[in-house]
Amino acid sequence: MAPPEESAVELDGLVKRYGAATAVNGLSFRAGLGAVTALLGPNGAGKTTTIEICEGFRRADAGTVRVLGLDPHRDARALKPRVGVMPQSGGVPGTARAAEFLRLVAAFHARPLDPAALLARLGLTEHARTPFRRLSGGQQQRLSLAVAIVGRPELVFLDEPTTGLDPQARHATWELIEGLRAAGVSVVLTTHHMEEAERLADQVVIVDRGQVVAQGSPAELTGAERQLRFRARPGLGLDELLAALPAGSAAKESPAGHYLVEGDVRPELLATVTAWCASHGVLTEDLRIERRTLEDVFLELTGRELRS
Ligand SMILES: Nc1ncnc2c1ncn2[C@@H]1O[C@H](COP(=O)(O)OP(=O)(O)OP(=O)(O)O)[C@@H](O)[C@H]1O
Repeated sequence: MAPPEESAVELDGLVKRYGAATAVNGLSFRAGLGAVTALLGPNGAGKTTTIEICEGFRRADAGTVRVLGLDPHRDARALKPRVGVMPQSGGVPGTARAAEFLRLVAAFHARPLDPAALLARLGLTEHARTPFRRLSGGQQQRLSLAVAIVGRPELVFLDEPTTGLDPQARHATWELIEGLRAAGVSVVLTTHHMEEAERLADQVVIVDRGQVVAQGSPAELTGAERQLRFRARPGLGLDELLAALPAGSAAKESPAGHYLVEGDVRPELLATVTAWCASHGVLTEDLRIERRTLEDVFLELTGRELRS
């Protein structure tokens, strides 16, 4: 009897080299069943390579991969009807017409979604007869997403599903992914948008230079702490401000004119900062208290910005 499946995907010590370059360097994580797992990292972090290994498109040089408890290479035939794939490059033949191709893919599955309804949901009805290569980049992406999910897979891999989409299409895609999750589908996606990971993911795996630098739910990663941000004229004497703040607080200016105060953000701390500013004739702009973001977490862990 097959062992029970506990994870949608389980990677352990994954390594992939392209010549002398190591794209994936000992990467391990587990994507839960029925959950949305986001691989978040900057360009070149190794996200696509990792997902392509899970999809069975590439072979790892070392490490183990289990997808729905199976081996993506050895068990490729068994996995095919159970797994949907949205590659970064589209994966649809250039001459294929949108609706025709989607119906064709649907016909290979036992219980497909209604292709016309799916096209409508993704705003592609008026392009139903357009060949793939004539669709805009965003339309191609949406069609690829439709192709990935039309067969009602148990697990879908989405490689940068919203990159290049306008805000409306991005929201439609997010809603669709939320719908998949609500239907119990496991989703593994890659993204370099932290808002996307924060909004969609149950579990975020932050990847940098082929390694996992942190993982957890967005709330676990960003913590409960709040921080205070404001803008003011550059070059404020932060040492002096720090001296007025409770022990354990931190204050920095980055970039010039943008200030961040971290610590136990209570009303007293806010009052101290504003009083200090007032006594120095500093008018703060855009003063706000917010939670740390995944962007902050990434910066803290790697010393670099995610957006770069
Ligand atoms: N086929 C290939 N041959 C050689 N090097 C490759 C190949 N594919 C990827 N790489 C390199 O491996 C590293 C990881 O690339 P990968 O595409 O997996 O990263 P990524 O995190 O998905 O980035 P992006 O967000 O830009 O797609 C990069 O340095 C990339 O240049």
